Parts: sequence; structure tokens; C-alpha cells
Amino acid sequence: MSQSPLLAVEHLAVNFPDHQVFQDLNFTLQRGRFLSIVGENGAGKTTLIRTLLHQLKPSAGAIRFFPDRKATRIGYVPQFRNLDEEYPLSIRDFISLNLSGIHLPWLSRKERAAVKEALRSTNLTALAKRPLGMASGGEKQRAYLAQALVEQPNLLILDESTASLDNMMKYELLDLVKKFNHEQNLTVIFVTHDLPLAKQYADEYLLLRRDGYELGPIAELPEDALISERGGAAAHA
Ligand SMILES: Nc1ncnc2c1ncn2[C@@H]1O[C@H](COP(=O)(O)OP(=O)(O)OP(=O)(O)O)[C@@H](O)[C@H]1O
Repeated sequence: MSQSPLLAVEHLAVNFPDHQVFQDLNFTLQRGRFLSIVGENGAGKTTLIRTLLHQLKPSAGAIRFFPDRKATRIGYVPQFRNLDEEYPLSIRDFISLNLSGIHLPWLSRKERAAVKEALRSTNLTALAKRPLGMASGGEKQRAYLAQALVEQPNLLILDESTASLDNMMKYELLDLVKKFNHEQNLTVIFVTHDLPLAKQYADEYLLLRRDGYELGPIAELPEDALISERGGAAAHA
């Protein structure tokens, strides 16, 4: 299989006023790969994602996108939050949120087709008119996935997106994501504390530790990846 990098993290360091999160982080993510980022609380997973999303500036080093950042569309699926039942938008309107207003105050024909496809591919067509607040947890999370997919990203970031979902919903969501990964060569970054889930779906792992990091094929993810050096199991978010 020919390899083509989507991004390269080079000698990355991120400093906060009181401490440094990474010192010299290096890895390359090839297109079409499914990378799981794991690490105990405070190891720097969110900091890395925020740096990838350009919300934080590296103190040293760089993240390079290929061919460039502009050509790299990033879809982001956040951690599950139970929206209020009163949340007024329908599932269809919620999925369209990122699109409306980009070109015109209403959706173009192409955008409407993209919303239709996002609904279809996440099994939400029959629920399109349902208020998102009334949807089940799994349906809500599929709506977030559809919202991220509607812009046809090259990179999909799942940021603890399965935390707080029950087992069935977790597998349902990741089965869908894996399908996009396989069928559309979509590159995936999955941040999680759930090692069995990471092992089942990812191709490779990045384990962040407070004093360094490890990388490798997912089959080599250490069983004790989330056991802190102080000897206890790390608390999960
Ligand atoms: N804006 C900030 N200012 C100062 N320190 C910060 C800031 N953001 C994060 N940190 C610190 O940086 C370290 C890494 O935090 P980060 O949230 O990236 O860890 P994490 O691996 O995502 O943790 P968790 O699993 O708990 O979500 C922590 O010690 C955190 O307190």
C-alpha cells in the first residue's frame, strides 16, 4: 500500500506558564490511517488536539499538513453532551449548521445534497425532522458525526466522543466511523480512555505519558497504558 502523509508533528513542544506538556513530540500520520491517542488524565491529549486545530500555538516545533493546512478539512466530534430536551433545532438543521451562511444565508443545492448524504450515511434520514433534544444518546452522537462529515473532511477527530455512551452506542458509532475510514480512506484520530475500543478499531496508537510518549501498531499498545507511574490506575474522564 502506497503511503501518503496527511500530517507530520515535528519536535512539538507546548508550554503553559507553569509547565511544559510536550517536549519533543514527533509522529507522522498517513492518509487513511486510524490513530488512537491514549494517555492518563493530564497527559496532554486535549492540548495536542487543540494544537492540531490551531487553537494553541506550539512553543517549539511545528505541525505540517500535506499539501497544506488550507487543503486539509478537519471534522471534529466532541464528547457526548446530553442536550436539553428543549433544544429546538431538528437533526437536519443541526447537521446543516456548519454549512449555512458560508456562501449564502440558505443552503445551495450542493449543500442540501451533502446534508442528505450525511443523514443517509449515519442512518438518520428517518429522524431528520426530529428535534435533536428529543433524540436518544446514540442518535445525538450520530448527529454530531453527521455534522462533522457534511463538510467532507480529510481528517476526522473524535475527541472522547464515545465517553458516556453505553456499550452498544459506542460500537455503533465506531462501526460507522470505521466504515468511512475504509470506504472513503478517511483519516481518523480517536482520543479515548477506552483501551479495548482503541484496540478493536485503530490501526496504530500514540500513548502520551507525562514524561514522554510511545507510538506503534495498535496490537502493541501496552496493557498498562493507563496505569500511572505512581502505581494506581489513572482516573478516567
Ligand atoms: N490553558 C491551560 N493553561 C494551563 N495549563 C493547562 C491549560 N490547558 C491544559 N493545561 C494543563 O496541561 C496538562 C495537559 O492537559 P490536557 O487537558 O491536554 O490533558 P488530557 O490528556 O486531555 O487530560 P484528560 O484525560 O483529563 O482530558 C494538564 O496538566 C493541564 O492541567
